[in-house]
Amino acid sequence: MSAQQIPVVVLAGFLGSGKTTLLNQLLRSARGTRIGVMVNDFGSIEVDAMTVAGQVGSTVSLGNGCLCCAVDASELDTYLETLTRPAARLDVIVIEASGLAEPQELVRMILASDNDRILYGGLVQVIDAAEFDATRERHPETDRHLAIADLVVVNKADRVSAEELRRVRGAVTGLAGRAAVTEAVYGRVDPELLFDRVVREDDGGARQLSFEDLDEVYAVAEPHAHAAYETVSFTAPGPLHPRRLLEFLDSRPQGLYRIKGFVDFGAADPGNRYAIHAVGRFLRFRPEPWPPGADRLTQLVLIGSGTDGEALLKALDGCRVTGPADAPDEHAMWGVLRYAPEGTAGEEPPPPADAEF
Ligand SMILES: Nc1nc2c(ncn2[C@@H]2O[C@H](COP(=O)(O)OP(=O)(O)OP(=O)(O)O)[C@@H](O)[C@H]2O)c(=O)[nH]1
Repeated sequence: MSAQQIPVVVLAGFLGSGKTTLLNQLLRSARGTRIGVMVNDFGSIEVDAMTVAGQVGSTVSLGNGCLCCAVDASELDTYLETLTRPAARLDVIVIEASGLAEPQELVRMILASDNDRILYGGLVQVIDAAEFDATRERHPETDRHLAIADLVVVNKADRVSAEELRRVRGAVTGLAGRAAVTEAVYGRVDPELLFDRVVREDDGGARQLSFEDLDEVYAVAEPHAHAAYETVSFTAPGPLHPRRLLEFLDSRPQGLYRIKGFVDFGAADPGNRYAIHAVGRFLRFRPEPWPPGADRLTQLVLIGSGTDGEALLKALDGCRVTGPADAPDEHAMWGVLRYAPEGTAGEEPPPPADAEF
């Protein structure tokens, strides 16, 4: 094999398990290693791309929808072609699969690629330790995904007790077969685990997934996971009222599994936009300075099952600040700051009532 071949690592995991967090962590900690990133997002706003932007030299977004459906092999090759140009001088390429993508389909595409500058670098499966049982129950295909992984990251170790972590890790290890299993908090894993292919001591060397592995797994494939999910995107040119947004979030329907994006709270905090992440009952805001020249927009992606998209958009529309008389006062941010562990400058917010950190 040519020394120039660039490993292509697939980063998969269910919605909200922590793929983007791990990727950002990787980009921050991989000093000297040039990482090319492909992100795709299950929604029309590329929130993940926005999150990653600025931290990596070559970010190529695959655009709308789930990668394994939206991109066929020839398109994937086009993107890989761009990233593997010698001028890019990349050492590794990481593809973050959509939380609802079938990872084996993506792996199959990489293995089938006729780009001779790449080498399949392994499948990393991220698991949310606190949601493991619930995810398996809702999505039995999780077991298949673990079975073809090269490395499983049991993430969010901080959200479960030591005993529960041992139990989940044991269950994952049983399902993951020969894959390496590691634990992580906020995706902090040794980048070496991803950049070098995982070599297991017990099988005499590195394992590369073959088409036979994939066919075996695919023969029992259930209907595509994202068939049951709907996505709606909300964009507002003006600020949202923090109290009304909190009311919306507090009463969000159970089927609304994931919310992510950025919120503009206008005069309530003119210097910052607020990244929002909700997974199931979990909610978190992270204030960050507006990038210079950025449009003051609120952009959200909502992913749910059995939810009424129109009603959600209408409810969010009702959160918009209607005019100067409706402008939020400084205390209006307290509710939001309860879910922002690091808080912002200013008054200390009340302690979290039910935040799960
Ligand atoms: N408590 C805790 N929260 C975490 C950890 N890792 C990630 N999170 C949070 O979990 C939420 C989802 O993380 P993401 O990295 O966006 O997850 P993702 O898998 O990329 O999500 P999708 O893009 O929807 O597939 C965010 O609020 C993260 O801050 C962790 O180890 N512990």
